[in-house]
Amino acid sequence: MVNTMTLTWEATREFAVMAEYSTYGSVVVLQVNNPPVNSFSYHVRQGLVDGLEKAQRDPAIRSIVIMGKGRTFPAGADVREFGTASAGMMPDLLSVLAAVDTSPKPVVSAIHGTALGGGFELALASHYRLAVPSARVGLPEVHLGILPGAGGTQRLPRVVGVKTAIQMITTGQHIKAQQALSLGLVDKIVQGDLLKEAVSFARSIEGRPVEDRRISQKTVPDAEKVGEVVDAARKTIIRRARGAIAPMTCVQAIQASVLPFDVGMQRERELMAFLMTSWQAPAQQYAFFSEREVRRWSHPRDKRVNFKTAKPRVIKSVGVVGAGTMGVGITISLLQAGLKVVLLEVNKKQLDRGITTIQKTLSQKSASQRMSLLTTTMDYSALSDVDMVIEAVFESMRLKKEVFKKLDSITKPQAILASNTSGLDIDKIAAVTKRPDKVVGTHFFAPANIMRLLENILGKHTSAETIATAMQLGTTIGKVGVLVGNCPGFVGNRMLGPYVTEAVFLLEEGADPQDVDKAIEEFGFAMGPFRMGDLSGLDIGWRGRIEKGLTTEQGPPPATPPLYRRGNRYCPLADMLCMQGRLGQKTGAGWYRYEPGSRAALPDPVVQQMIREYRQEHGFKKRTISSQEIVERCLYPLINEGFHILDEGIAARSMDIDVTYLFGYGWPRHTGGPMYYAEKVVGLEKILRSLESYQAQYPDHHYLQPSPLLRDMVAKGTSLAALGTDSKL
Ligand SMILES: CC/C=C\CC(=O)SCCNC(=O)CCNC(=O)[C@H](O)C(C)(C)COP(=O)(O)OP(=O)(O)OC[C@H]1O[C@@H](n2cnc3c(N)ncnc32)[C@H](O)[C@@H]1OP(=O)(O)O
Repeated sequence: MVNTMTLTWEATREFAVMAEYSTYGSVVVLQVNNPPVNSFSYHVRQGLVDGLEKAQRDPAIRSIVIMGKGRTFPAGADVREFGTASAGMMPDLLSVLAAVDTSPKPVVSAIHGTALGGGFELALASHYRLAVPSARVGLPEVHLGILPGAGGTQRLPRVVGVKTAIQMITTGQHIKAQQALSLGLVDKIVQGDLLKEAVSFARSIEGRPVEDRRISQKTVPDAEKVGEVVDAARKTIIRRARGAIAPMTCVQAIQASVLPFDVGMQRERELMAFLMTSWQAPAQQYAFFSEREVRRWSHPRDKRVNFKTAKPRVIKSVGVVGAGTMGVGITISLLQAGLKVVLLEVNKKQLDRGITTIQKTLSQKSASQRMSLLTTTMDYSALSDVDMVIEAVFESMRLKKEVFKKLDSITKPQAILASNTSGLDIDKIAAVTKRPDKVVGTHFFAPANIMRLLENILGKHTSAETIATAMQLGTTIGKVGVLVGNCPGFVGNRMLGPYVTEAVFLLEEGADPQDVDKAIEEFGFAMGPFRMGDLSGLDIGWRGRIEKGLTTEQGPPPATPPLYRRGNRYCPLADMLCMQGRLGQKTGAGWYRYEPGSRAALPDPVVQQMIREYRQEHGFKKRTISSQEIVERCLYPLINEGFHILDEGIAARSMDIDVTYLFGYGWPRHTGGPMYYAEKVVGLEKILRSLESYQAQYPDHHYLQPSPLLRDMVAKGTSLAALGTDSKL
């Protein structure tokens, strides 16, 4: 513990302010006051220890209540402190919790908001736990690449058993007060004023012995089954973790809870140290903060485009044009957020299908209330009064221009017009309207009601107010909004281009689709490029290539060398599949084959034969390609494109790219995102040298040509953080 004699007055005052001490007769209430989430920074820890000691010294005090001021009970350790000197300063969280556990006077944790991580561990170290009905508790440390290292892996199983503890800790789920009560994690749910109720409860238990209330002194209820439970969990957890080490390490710590408490705590400490010093923990913590940091957006194009100054318009009603998969998903998201929606679809059958899907998807409980917010129509004039329209028609510039012309003439002049395009030029769309300042790209990801990413595209004339409105709408509907500039494919799909292109080149050289997918899935993606292509539909890319003039429905454009388009190397294998009607899962065949009603991708001898013949025809010699080469050849060109994007100012910061990939493309979170991975895990120099070496082998693969920015950064030793604006990271 810190020697209080050495403290300045200022510091002492700060401790007191961060854990306020007040007495209510025989009850002391310690209120943690460290907004926004009352995390356990050093001053909070010290304040709590001081408060507990003071309460022990005062003979008039017979019980202690710990609670949070403002919006929540402590939501855990202060993650920003990790790796800094303050994190190591005593008292650490373990000593705070030991002081609570061993207190001879009963300690009651009174929970509101979210008691998470170290916060919930504090509650578990207390002798009694109360919660308001809206409170949630949980141990989400696994999402930060660590484990509940303040006794959570030892105390939780002593209450709920090893099986439930594994489930809760490895998923990091938050559970509601009522469920916590039924699991025995909370003793009582209190209605009304929490402070009053907690003080009254504390008085009622004064004088009762605390020994049998200490969770640390209990035994694990399903201890004799621990081996069996861990074995059963292992397989699922390893598969779900996709390379992340924290989940299985959490299991190892939980397994030790059947040992005496002190031995288990020692094991927890060792495993925590292992995770804390791994490369994955900082990557996941970076992902956590980046998800929040992208809310502080700005763009180099215009200094008015900045979250600090730009004010959003109020959006109460939204028109959605198109009841296809995207339009329906967007509609569901808007309805779930309580917005009024007018859904327009000119095809009656499609509209009916869309309505059925919306009804089915909205949860039973709120379906009728949500559905009452929905108007459906086949008539554009129904959009005359909405505040914003999101167009979600087929990805064709001609069609989108037609729709925008109509929208411009029908909607009120101040309405914002957004296009859910996945890569078309937003300026060309805006140019057909008389309000280009109110035109913005809002790129949703399928399924739009589930996927968290919203890529918002700033056109040449998009106003700061319009961008602020699109970003605000994203927050309202629970999305992670990222602001990007306008270029073909924007950030996400533009970077996907080199990845998919290089993946197909690997087929020419000897890999099968399943080899590529396996290597990428072992890296941590939920799906490799070929399974993903089959899921999304191969015709989407094919139509895009046809629109760009790279291919035709009948094959290569006339007088085109088979393996080159516009001077660049081109592999037509995907086009060949589409020409055979193999469009992916929806047609039962694509890169793989699918049994009727099944989504399982089965290697298809027909495709293997097609690739073999193609190799023969074009003189490719099959060779064995290692997983490492597959990963590097697919991911390094994707990362390289990220450097081009930064160089051109399409993304303001590398974290905008990382968040795009984490939330829109299934990039494994434990690696932090493509740009973080490149810099902090692999190293920029190594990325550059690998690109150079592959480029020497494949001089006509233009995506392998290193970006000038990457070269420059390696030469100067610049960091990605130094390129960004407004970043705290
Ligand atoms: C020995 C080690 C023992 C234990 C380890 C731990 O306890 S690790 C921490 C475990 N706790 C968590 O993982 C909780 C993380 N936080 C959240 O899940 C959410 O923030 C929360 C608490 C549910 C609140 O969500 P809400 O949407 O209301 O707010 P938001 O997420 O935007 O957060 C507000 C700002 O608070 C910052 N913040 C949140 N949690 C922490 C934290 N644990 N440490 C530091 N900072 C935290 C967050 O970044 C936001 O900051 P801002 O500057 O406003 O972007």
